[in-house]
Amino acid sequence: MDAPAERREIRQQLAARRRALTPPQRMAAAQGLRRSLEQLPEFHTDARVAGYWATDGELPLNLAIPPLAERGQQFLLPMIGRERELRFAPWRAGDPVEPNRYGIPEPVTPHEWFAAFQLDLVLVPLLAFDRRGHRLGYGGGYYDRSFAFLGDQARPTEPLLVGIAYAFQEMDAIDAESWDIPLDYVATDRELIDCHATDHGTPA
Ligand SMILES: Nc1nc2c(c(=O)[nH]1)N(C=O)[C@@H](CNc1ccc(C(=O)N[C@@H](CCC(=O)O)C(=O)O)cc1)CN2
Ligand SMILES: Nc1ncnc2c1ncn2[C@@H]1O[C@H](COP(=O)(O)OP(=O)(O)OP(=O)(O)O)[C@@H](O)[C@H]1O
Repeated sequence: MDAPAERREIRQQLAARRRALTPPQRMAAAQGLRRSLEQLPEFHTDARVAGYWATDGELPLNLAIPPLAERGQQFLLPMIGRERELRFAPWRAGDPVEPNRYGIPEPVTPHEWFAAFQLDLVLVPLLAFDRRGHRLGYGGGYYDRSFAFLGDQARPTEPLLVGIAYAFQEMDAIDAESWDIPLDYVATDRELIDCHATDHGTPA
C-alpha cells in the first residue's frame, strides 16, 4: 500500500474507533486526560494555553480546561485563517462560538487573537501518534503549517506541543513527512508520554 493510501486507511479506522466509544467511556477518558495533563508542570504555569473544541469523537478537554481559569491562565481556541494557517483566540465557557467551514465551533469576533508563536502551550488534536512525537491529523496540514517555525529550533522550546489522544490511537511508528513538526509530549487518558525521552520502549 502506498503511503498516502495507508495514511487514509489509518485515519478512517481510528476515526471510526473514536466515534464508536460510549458516553461513559468518553467521560472516563476525559478524566484520565486531566490527570495526565496535570503531570506536566507547564500545564500549571504557562500563561497562554491553546486547545481545541472536541468534535467527531475527539477526546474532550472539558474536564481539563476549568482549572486553567482558576489559576489565571488563558485558554484559547484555534481559528482557521485565510492562508490556511491557525490563529488563536481567548475563549471562556459561555463565550459565543460559530461553526467554521468544517463545522467546528470557533470564537465569534474575538477582541484579540494570537499567532502560533505567541502561545506557551498547545494541546494538539490528532488521529494517530507514536512515542517519538510523530502525528497524523485530518490531513489539512493546519498544525504543521502554523508551527513550521519550530522546525528551525532546538526542541523542546515555546510553545510546547502536547498531542491529545486516546491510548488506542498510538501506533508503533508513523513515517514523518518532511513538513511534519513533531510533538514534545502526548497526553492520553492513561499516561503522559515524553517524546524526547531516549528510550521509546522499542529497539532502535
Ligand atoms: N477540534 C478540532 N479543531 C481543529 C482541528 C482538529 O483537528 N480538531 N484542526 C486540525 O487541523 C484544525 C481544523 N482542521 C481540519 C482539517 C481538515 C478537516 C477535514 O478535511 N475534514 C473532513 C475531510 C474533508 C476533505 O477530505 O476535504 C473529514 O474529516 O471528513 C477538518 C478539520 C483546526 N481546528
Ligand atoms: N509548512 C508547510 N507549508 C506548506 N504546506 C504544508 C506545510 N505543512 C504541511 N503542508 C501541507 O499540508 C498537507 C497535509 O499535511 P498532513 O497530512 O501532514 O496533515 P495533518 O498533520 O494530518 O493535518 P492537520 O495538521 O490539519 O491535523 C500536506 O499535503 C502538505 O503539503
